Amino acid sequence: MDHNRVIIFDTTLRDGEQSPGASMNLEEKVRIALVLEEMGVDVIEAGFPIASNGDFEAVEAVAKAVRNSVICGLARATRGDIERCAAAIKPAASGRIHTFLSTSPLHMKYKLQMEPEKVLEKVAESVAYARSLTDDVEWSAEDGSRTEHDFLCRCVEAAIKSGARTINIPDTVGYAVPDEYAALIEMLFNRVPNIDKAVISVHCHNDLGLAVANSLAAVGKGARQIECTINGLGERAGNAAMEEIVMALRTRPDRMPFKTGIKTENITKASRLVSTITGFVVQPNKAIVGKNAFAHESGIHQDGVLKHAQTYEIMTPDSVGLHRSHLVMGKHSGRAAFKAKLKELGYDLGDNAVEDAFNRFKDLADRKKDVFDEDIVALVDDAVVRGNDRVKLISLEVLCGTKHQPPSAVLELSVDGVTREVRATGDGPVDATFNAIKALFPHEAKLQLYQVSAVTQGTDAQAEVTVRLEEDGKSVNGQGAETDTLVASARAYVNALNKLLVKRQKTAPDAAGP
Ligand SMILES: CC(=O)SCCNC(=O)CCNC(=O)[C@H](O)C(C)(C)COP(=O)(O)OP(=O)(O)OC[C@H]1O[C@@H](n2cnc3c(N)ncnc32)[C@H](O)[C@@H]1OP(=O)(O)O
Ligand SMILES: CC(C)C(=O)C(=O)O
Ligand SMILES: [Mg+2]
Repeated sequence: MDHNRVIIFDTTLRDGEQSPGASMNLEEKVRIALVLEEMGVDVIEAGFPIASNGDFEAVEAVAKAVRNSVICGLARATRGDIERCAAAIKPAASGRIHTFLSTSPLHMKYKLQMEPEKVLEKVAESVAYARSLTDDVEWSAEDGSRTEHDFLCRCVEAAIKSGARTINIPDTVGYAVPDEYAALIEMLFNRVPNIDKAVISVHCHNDLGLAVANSLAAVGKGARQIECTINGLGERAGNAAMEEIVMALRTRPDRMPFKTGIKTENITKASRLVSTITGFVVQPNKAIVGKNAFAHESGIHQDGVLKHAQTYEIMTPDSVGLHRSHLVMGKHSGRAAFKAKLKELGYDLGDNAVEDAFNRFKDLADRKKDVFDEDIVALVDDAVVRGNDRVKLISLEVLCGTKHQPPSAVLELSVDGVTREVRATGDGPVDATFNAIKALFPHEAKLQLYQVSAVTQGTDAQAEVTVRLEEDGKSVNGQGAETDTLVASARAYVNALNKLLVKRQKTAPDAAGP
């Protein structure tokens, strides 16, 4: 491989999913994995197979669906974890076992309660066992950035000797700063005798906002794999954001002459999909994928951009797949323009789905003056997340305001094809709506999050609602988008309920009823 090629290892489906509340179901993981494959991600870490049957099945399903990226699963340094991981990645065209063990004094003493020599022994043993099950093995020194150098060198040497092809040095708690982290990588290249037999990887967390800077600094010293996530999703403050790493490398080859295989034009689509599925809204000023990343509001900037875009734009919106479209959509648009628009936005839908989306688009255009690209994305994503739902929203009427106290909702739901109606009251219109859903479909799940954001500007903008429900320690996110915030709220709640039913079906097949 080209010496300057950097391997992109995406862990949105594993470390990204460790963000509290970002759990994804099997279908959602497969959808994201296919988009990652399409964008040219080299390695997709699809999950932690020992964690649950659901995680095992999701890794296995991703391994079956994806052909052009390596599919990786995580495993602790135990035979059980490694065997489960090997079984989950078995259907992959190329599979990888990623096994890890903490090496810092703090983690070894308090978390693992193991002496360093025992840890070293386990590193060699676990990597060798993983290698007996597959050729492609990655070993991570958890909390590597806080590990004593001599000990880290011994562990890395032992892991390579036992057959690891990739050695990852995580900054697990986001403690490192760029020059220190770069020096750590350089130190390993200088001191570990067999280092040339492995690819050195970095995995940085963003607790101090330095994950991307640390990753790039390490690449400057010889690391050739970066572990990252879409939108920087991940444990606590998240992981290094893939879109920032890839665009930094693409935009500044003069300072960082390294290449990735990422088709950057797919970045916006991947970011929106991950945001829709997890319910984690991207902050407007987020680099590369925030709503404002390419927006110019102030007069002097607008003047400059109109005269010559590069005055204030260091990347083109097109380069990240953000198109300034020539197709303006409205109530007079027909199917041909709509299909062309869907294609432009990166959707490849079957005829029935296109017809369904077109009808919803026409409905929306009747209610909303300007239909923006973001509206169409929200509308299509909204239809896709509904899939084969058992519970469907048929109608909703809400009475609220100063003259209608307490607010009340009349709601019609279809459950397994049977439609029923109920009236319920609540502290507010949303509460009344959710109470009506609970009356028709009784359940114990607790509402953990209710979040509304506007898809575009204006009072006629579509509301995008996320509802998170929790039951028996498991949480699911539901989404809904509509110009009517209450209808969007009901759709989001019903969507979350449907996901909960799928989850229940998997854990206790006989108990999936209301
Ligand atoms: C830095 C990271 O991101 S690491 C990945 C973190 N991700 C996750 O933890 C998500 C999935 N995790 C899970 O579902 C569960 O924690 C499981 C299934 C892995 C384990 O569950 P449990 O058996 O109940 O163990 P629990 O979570 O309470 O504790 C973890 C155990 O693993 C041990 N452990 C932690 N890391 C490792 C490792 N790399 N190798 C071997 N053992 C390890 C801990 O010392 C602890 O052991 P102990 O129970 O003997 O004290
Ligand atoms: C499991 C490892 C790679 C990890 O996620 C970390 O150390 O942050
Ligand atoms: Mg991590």
